[in-house]
Amino acid sequence: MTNVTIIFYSMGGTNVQLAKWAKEGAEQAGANVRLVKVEELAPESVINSNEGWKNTVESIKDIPSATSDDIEWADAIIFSVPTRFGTMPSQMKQFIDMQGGLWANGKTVNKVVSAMTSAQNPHGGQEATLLSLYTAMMHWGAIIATPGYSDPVVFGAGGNPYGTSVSVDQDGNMVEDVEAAVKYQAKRTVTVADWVKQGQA
Ligand SMILES: Cc1cc2nc3c(=O)[nH]c(=O)nc-3n(C[C@H](O)[C@H](O)[C@H](O)COP(=O)(O)O)c2cc1C
Repeated sequence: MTNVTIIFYSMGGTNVQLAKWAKEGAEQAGANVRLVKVEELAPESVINSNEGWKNTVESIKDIPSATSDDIEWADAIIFSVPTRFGTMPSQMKQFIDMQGGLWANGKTVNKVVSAMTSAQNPHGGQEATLLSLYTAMMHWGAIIATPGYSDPVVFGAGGNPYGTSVSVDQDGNMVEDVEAAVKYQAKRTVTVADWVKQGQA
């Protein structure tokens, strides 16, 4: 079976939901899935100053924190992060930066990777955020599997070929209906990872 790690960061819950949909999609495609979060770096006082952020932390307390083993174990990795000024959040960057040991031992090479994101605005930096993740992945020697326009479901979710993205309203609710696109992206990632595994075998 193909091993998939779904790794997310979220303060408001949007990327928790995207990650959970991706888990469903990957499992439907027959993968073994680990759903993990990256560690919070913001001070507790900041998190506690916002009810929504506090609720998110509480709601994901039982989801394990990502470790290097989750990367080494995976044939495919799906990332989900909010846009932070047009780039990935420092929490995810910190996790990626902690994988230097794996990278130095060639353990990040040939991982099939794909990414999703959310932002407040429909043009708030989604593509740039995904590119920031994919730039790091090129250094890992990973194989980037984007949805492109490989299925009509992508158009229905706003048409982002870099990876599924969604905007959120003032209350933090998703504006576009992206569930089917997320599940499609996860299935496609598993399919590409299957091909790579079979090719290597
Ligand atoms: C520090 C910070 C920077 C942000 N930068 C942007 C931005 O550049 N563009 C944008 O549209 N939204 C921006 N947002 C809004 C978040 O991207 C949005 O709330 C997020 O996608 C929600 O994801 P989450 O619920 O998983 O935390 C920013 C939010 C924060 C806290």
